Amino acid sequence: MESRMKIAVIGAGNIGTAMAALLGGSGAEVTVTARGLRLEQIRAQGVALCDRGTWHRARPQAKQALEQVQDAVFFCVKAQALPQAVAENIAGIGPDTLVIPMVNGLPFWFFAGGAEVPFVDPEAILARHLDPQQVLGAVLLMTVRMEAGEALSSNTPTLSLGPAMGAHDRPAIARLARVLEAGGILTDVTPTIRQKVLVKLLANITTNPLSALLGDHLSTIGNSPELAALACAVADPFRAWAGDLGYALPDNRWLTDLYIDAGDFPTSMLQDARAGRALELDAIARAPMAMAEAAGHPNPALAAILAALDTHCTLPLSGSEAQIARHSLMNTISLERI
Ligand SMILES: NC(=O)C1=CN([C@@H]2O[C@H](COP(=O)(O)OP(=O)(O)OC[C@H]3O[C@@H](n4cnc5c(N)ncnc54)[C@H](OP(=O)(O)O)[C@@H]3O)[C@@H](O)[C@H]2O)C=CC1
Ligand SMILES: CC(C)(CO)C(=O)C(=O)O
Repeated sequence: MESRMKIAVIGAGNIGTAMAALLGGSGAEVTVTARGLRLEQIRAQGVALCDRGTWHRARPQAKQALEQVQDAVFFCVKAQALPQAVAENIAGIGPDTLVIPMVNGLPFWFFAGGAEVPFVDPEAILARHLDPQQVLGAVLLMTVRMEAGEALSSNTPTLSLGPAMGAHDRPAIARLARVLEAGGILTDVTPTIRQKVLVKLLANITTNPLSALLGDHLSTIGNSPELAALACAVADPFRAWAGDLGYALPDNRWLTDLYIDAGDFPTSMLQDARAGRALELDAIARAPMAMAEAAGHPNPALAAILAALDTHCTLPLSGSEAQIARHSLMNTISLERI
């Protein structure tokens, strides 16, 4: 009989809590790592996810850091926390462990064996510790937020997985996909994970920084002609760069429909801005912007949004400050089009 798969989830925020709660029903042996009060809370109460009225509850092992080698480790932290999280949990990563960074943004492994992605692995911790053959890229379509230590989601979790390097149809990857499916996570293993990463990044780069600055939710951005124009002005050079790399990304009509379909949802970056937490700007904005600019596709609209984010201590802006920032951004894109 096959032994139970050992799966770890690093970080018990929105995504980590949702993953751990779902994996509780998968038959795997699940370990979650967390810190401080959150660790105590999980030890006392377990983890819980409410998906449109249906509760998933689990009592995984809870630790501050992994002590035993795992079959698969999901890193559910913000991109800027990934190198440290990998270093702290290196005891859980053996040569055959599948490592799945569940982070938004341009991932460190994107050009595995080729160009280096700037900003995302500044001390080369990921490059030193992880073999690209064991890294699975991941794109998770799920909107999750936390309330009183419990995760709340409003759509069926859908996960695409694909190796950073090497064959996608390996037995260990297929086995992991089966376990995820058993937990209720719709999972596809794809040879085109880079295309999917860039499509997700198109949504994030165009909305996350803008929402963190102005406080707008996704459907508001889609329904406002001005905000949608700003988002599309960010999309255009990013899409042109992706095109140069050989990836065709969906058009602006598709993109604005996506914002509207996502509904009244605050992006994860807006949630961070409201909570006064660090923003995931390096992976989501600065890295792709720098690489696109170096390839001849500067992004003045995104540069203006980032400059505005840098100049304000309290985010998101509100009232007259938000109005002024919005007008100034609109001027940037109309000047650009003259
Ligand atoms: N929320 C969403 O709907 C979506 C989010 N994403 C992406 O998923 C990723 C995770 O996002 P999300 O779950 O929202 O982020 P959160 O900020 O909610 O959760 C991250 C968690 O990781 C913990 N953490 C950080 N470093 C460590 C560490 N070394 N050891 C243990 N725990 C650690 C943090 O703990 P502490 O509080 O102690 O710092 C925090 O609880 C991001 O890249 C995000 O962009 C993707 C799709 C949708
Ligand atoms: C939901 C979505 C796609 C918004 O851009 C997201 O990934 C986020 O909030 O970070």
